[in-house]
Amino acid sequence: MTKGLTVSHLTTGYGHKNIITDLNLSTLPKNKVVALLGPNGSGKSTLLRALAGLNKATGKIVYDGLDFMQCPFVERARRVVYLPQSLPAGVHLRVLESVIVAQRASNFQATDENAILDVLARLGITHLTLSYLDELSGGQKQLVGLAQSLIRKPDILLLDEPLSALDLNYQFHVMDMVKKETVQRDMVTVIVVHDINIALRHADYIVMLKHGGLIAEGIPCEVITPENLATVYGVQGRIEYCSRGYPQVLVDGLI
Ligand SMILES: Nc1ncnc2c1ncn2[C@@H]1O[C@H](COP(=O)(O)OP(=O)(O)OP(=O)(O)O)[C@@H](O)[C@H]1O
Repeated sequence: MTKGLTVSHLTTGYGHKNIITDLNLSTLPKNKVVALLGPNGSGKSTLLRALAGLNKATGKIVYDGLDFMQCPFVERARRVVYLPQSLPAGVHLRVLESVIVAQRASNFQATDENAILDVLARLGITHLTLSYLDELSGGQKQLVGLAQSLIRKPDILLLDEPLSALDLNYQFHVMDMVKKETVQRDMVTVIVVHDINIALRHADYIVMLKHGGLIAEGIPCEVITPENLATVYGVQGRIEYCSRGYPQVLVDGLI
């Protein structure tokens, strides 16, 4: 039995329009953070939504021998959490209430306030516990969305641009936390990011898409190459190592 999430011959889209056709990925491993990269409109959100069962799809999505295409939606929803790019607007709930709702919705768990306060503390947002969702900044909402996702204790965590509104400190903090949670909970985590250097620094594995097709997958230094940057983003980039030994992408310009 494969240890992780396997995607084969996946076709998905909207209405009659296919965005992704016959996509095959190697097994996305447990305990690892997978960064999903690609230009705007390349199908990253569409892929995450298909993995979560929110878009119609054909093909096979198998997790530890369980075929998601065949299993009841409730079972799949219990195992897979998808955090969209933004939370629904106009929800007048306190942060604590919204995380309680997420916790109770998952597996019909009883409210465990200590676990909720713990996740808020680990995300550094204890001070927002009693704030209203619709009065938060964009970055604060993203952190609450993460709290709602983590409290559900999924097997597969799908995060769609969770860093886009976060400051530098929180970007690092969240990536460190997501990595720790991924290992501790033995999860498969797939995270969409646009910042190549974040992916290079924090991801264990990278999947790179363009026009709904797979360009490359593998460990970061094998996927983030000048050739792939040129193919996927149309930029002239190079990988340099900083004085502390971390690889970084420098972009010299457009091709
Ligand atoms: N609800 C929808 N109905 C029809 N087409 C859609 C819908 N959502 C997305 N698309 C189309 O699917 C394609 C892929 O969009 P998707 O949102 O998956 O891209 P993405 O890689 O996540 O982009 P971004 O980085 O800009 O968020 C785009 O051409 C987009 O126009």
